[in-house]
Amino acid sequence: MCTGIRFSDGSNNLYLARNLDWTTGYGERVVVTPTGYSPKSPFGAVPSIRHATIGMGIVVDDTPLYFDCGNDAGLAVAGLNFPGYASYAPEPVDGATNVAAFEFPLWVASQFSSVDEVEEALESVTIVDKPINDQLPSSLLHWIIGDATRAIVVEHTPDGMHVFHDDVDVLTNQPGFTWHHENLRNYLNTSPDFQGARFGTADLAPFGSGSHMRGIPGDYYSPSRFVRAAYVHGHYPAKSSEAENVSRAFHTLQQVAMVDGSAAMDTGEFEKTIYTGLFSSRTMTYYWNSYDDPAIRSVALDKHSPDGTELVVA
Ligand SMILES: C[C@H](CCC(=O)NCCS(=O)(=O)O)[C@H]1CC[C@H]2[C@@H]3[C@H](O)C[C@@H]4C[C@H](O)CC[C@]4(C)[C@H]3C[C@H](O)[C@]12C
Repeated sequence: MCTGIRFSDGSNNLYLARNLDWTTGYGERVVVTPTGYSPKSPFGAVPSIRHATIGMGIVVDDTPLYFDCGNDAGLAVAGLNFPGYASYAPEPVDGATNVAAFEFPLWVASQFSSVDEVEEALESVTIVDKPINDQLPSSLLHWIIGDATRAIVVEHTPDGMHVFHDDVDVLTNQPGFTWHHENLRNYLNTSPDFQGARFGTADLAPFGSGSHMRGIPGDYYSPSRFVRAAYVHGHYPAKSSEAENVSRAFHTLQQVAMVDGSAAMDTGEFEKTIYTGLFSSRTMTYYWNSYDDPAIRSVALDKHSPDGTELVVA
């Protein structure tokens, strides 16, 4: 499973981070798509690269397939599994902006500079089930898209395109965003408070901090991760420096990270957090760590020829 979060440092900078939870990786690396690169976009939705883009993904046929990425204007996107709900058009639709599912993150990051711009463009978008090749069928995903101001969630289901304002700045997996948002109403009793309670004539104090967090689910199930991420993320105090906000992202996502051996998929294989990735628009840097190497590494966009002509696998 996966979890995504968005936040800002209060100085108009975006932080968008995600856990990628799966049984194995895909050989993903940090990939830079520079403005001089010539995309091969099946229906022409990505005619050129307006905004240099950096993120985690793989390169197939000289095409960047991003799992999550951000751009030089401070806009970022992450794709999370959404099987059972996501559905794409089998063919391109006349008159629509046809975006192949595999290029959706690149379309967002390379073409737009704000959530407002993407939201407006999405009104005429159809996401098409057009895989990059026969070996890599389209993934059934939904996406969180964020800038320094706000986040939206994009879900393309059998009845078409849906865009939701994500006022909790969190996304996990199935079911849909509106279900998760409504489900938060089951946890209105939770808070960071430390007060005791009276039972009969007994005034009882908590054992320590955290007593009012009881009820926040601790498991890895998608609805539970949504609630836990929304709680931790929603109560995190605002931080101003880059170091504090990088720490914030990794600590928050650690709360919903999956540890090997605890949760199997239908194949019997265990899911774990393959990597945690973070895009910071403040420094135009992609930070990440992996299950086997928890030290945080980083790649800065401006160190990798953002105006070059070739994809860079950093
Ligand atoms: C498996 C990843 C999602 C992880 C996740 O959300 N797991 C949830 C588990 S569960 O269902 O809820 O149990 C997704 C996110 C981005 C996906 C990748 C990106 O879409 C880029 C390409 C797209 C190609 O069509 C398929 C390979 C691929 C390289 C995708 C493989 C895989 O589907 C990825 C890596």
